[in-house]
Amino acid sequence: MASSRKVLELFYDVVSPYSWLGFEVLCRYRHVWNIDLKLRPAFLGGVMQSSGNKPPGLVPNKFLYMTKDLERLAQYFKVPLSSPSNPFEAMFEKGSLTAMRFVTAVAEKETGGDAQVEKVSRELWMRIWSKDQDITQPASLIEAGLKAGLSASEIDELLKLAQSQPIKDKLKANTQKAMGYGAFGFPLIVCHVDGKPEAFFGSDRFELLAHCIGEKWVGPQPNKPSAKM
Ligand SMILES: N[C@@H](CCC(=O)N[C@@H](CS)C(=O)NCC(=O)O)C(=O)O
Repeated sequence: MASSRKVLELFYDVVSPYSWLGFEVLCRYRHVWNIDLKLRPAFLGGVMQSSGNKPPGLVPNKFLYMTKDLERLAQYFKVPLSSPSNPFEAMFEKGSLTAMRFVTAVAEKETGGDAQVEKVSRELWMRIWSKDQDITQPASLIEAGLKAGLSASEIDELLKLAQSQPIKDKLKANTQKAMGYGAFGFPLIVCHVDGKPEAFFGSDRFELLAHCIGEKWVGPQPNKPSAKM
């Protein structure tokens, strides 16, 4: 019954590989758990700045650990994650502001669900965190949009919309919303339980999250529970 569904908000940025893992898991579980998943594209750079946090990859040993961690997680989660050849350039020099404005524009245009936001986000992650491809240039966004099934004219309109003030403001508002839930990094998953928000940081809290919403965690591939480790 729609009314008994628990609302889960996923705040994410495609610059964040851990967000990709959380995103794929929740997209799989949205058909398994009694949840209403809301995708909330936001800007990790803004969260870092507002919270006074620093990207963990800036500590050399953490960076080495995360590179190894992500390799193992890619296997476990069955997500084709592979670090870009120059992660510093991809994450900190080029960043994701343009890409996240584009995703925000897709979200604003889409009515009756978020299938397009899901597909476009995935295609952008495929570019930056799987194929070592750019996500900052218009041509890159066009390619991602086409792969996600949008038409050339829709993409053209979205690219223009992405540069508009209302879309810039909307991305800021989503980022501020995450800050309101205490964000210091992504992914941030906010579960609304009995009218109260419960915020979880990371893609490694699903067992606890499931417990909090009264659902069962059966591993990262709920339709193939035998594949869990
Ligand atoms: N342990 C978390 C790590 C998530 C994580 O490191 N997220 C990065 C972005 S990719 C972040 O925002 N980190 C902030 C922090 O660690 O303080 C997981 O497994 O998902």
